[in-house]
Amino acid sequence: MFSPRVVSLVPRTGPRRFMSTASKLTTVEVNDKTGIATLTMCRPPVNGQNLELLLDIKSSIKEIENDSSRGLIITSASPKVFCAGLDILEMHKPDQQRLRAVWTELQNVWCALYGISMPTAAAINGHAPAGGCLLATACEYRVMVPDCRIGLNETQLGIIAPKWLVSGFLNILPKRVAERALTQSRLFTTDEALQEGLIDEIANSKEEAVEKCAAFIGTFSKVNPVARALTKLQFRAENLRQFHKEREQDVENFLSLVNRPEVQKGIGAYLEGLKKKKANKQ
Ligand SMILES: CCCCCCCC/C=C\C/C=C/C(=O)SCCNC(=O)CCNC(=O)[C@H](O)C(C)(C)COP(=O)(O)OP(=O)(O)OC[C@H]1O[C@@H](n2cnc3c(N)ncnc32)[C@H](O)[C@@H]1OP(=O)(O)O
Repeated sequence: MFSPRVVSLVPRTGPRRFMSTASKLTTVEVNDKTGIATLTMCRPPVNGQNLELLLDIKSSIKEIENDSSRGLIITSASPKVFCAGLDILEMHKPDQQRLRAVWTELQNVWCALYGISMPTAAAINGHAPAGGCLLATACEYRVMVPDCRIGLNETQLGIIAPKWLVSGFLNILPKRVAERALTQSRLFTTDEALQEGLIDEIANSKEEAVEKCAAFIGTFSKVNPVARALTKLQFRAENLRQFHKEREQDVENFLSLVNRPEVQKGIGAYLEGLKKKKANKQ
């Protein structure tokens, strides 16, 4: 189902680049000067998180971890969308085995990104609803381009974001703001996100966003890396412990929720809405 990864290292002068996977749904580029790895999601048009993309993101995170990079920046190759969240087609009239694998891999990606010890930052170069927001909030720092939206809009689809999925969001926002945003399926504009603290900075382009993320990671250059890592993990350990305790039950909850006839109806209607939007654009 998933082909073995081909890692090709390009010369160590200038930025080093290695294509992470044979399927090329993500690329990883390590800047030789700074030692910072940039993981780019490349599944057009909107980086919908299907099974293959999730597997690829997970492998790339592991690769970066094993390469002992100085930090990780996650971004997207799409010009307007950082990540549109779970590929809704995976949830509509789903193949049960695949649906189980999709949710398990979303858990794995979150766990790998949230629990990685190196500094992490998201260069949010476009919209980041749901699973896109999950990736961004798993990181320690967020820089976003103007006129985009970010948030957890699951209730709009009739699904409930479980605790682990909300924990990154709750690390950043006051509980009251998070509760209201989730119950209202609120997608924050870039300006609102900055005002509420959901993002840390605004950048005028993807390049500037990546630079600002790199500058954030650079702030740790004089900090003892082991002390930094242990401190970060100390802050995140309780959420991770709770997640591991509940992860199997969480898969069952997800499957039973998505398979409910009324949820399937809601997801079908949502998909229709997305298609209509496209037709109206044309
Ligand atoms: C008690 C515990 C129980 C556990 C239960 C857990 C439940 C699960 C909870 C949470 C998990 C996470 C869930 C999700 O991530 S659900 C996905 C949510 N995502 C969205 O709602 C985003 C929808 N998309 C958009 O809003 C827009 O597309 C956009 C803002 C991202 C980009 O807009 P624009 O640039 O204008 O592009 P288009 O809308 O024209 O889209 C282009 C193209 O892409 C298709 N598409 C968009 N998003 C998705 C998607 N998420 N999945 C699949 N396909 C998507 C869209 O339909 C267009 O397709 P085309 O018509 O064929 O070109």
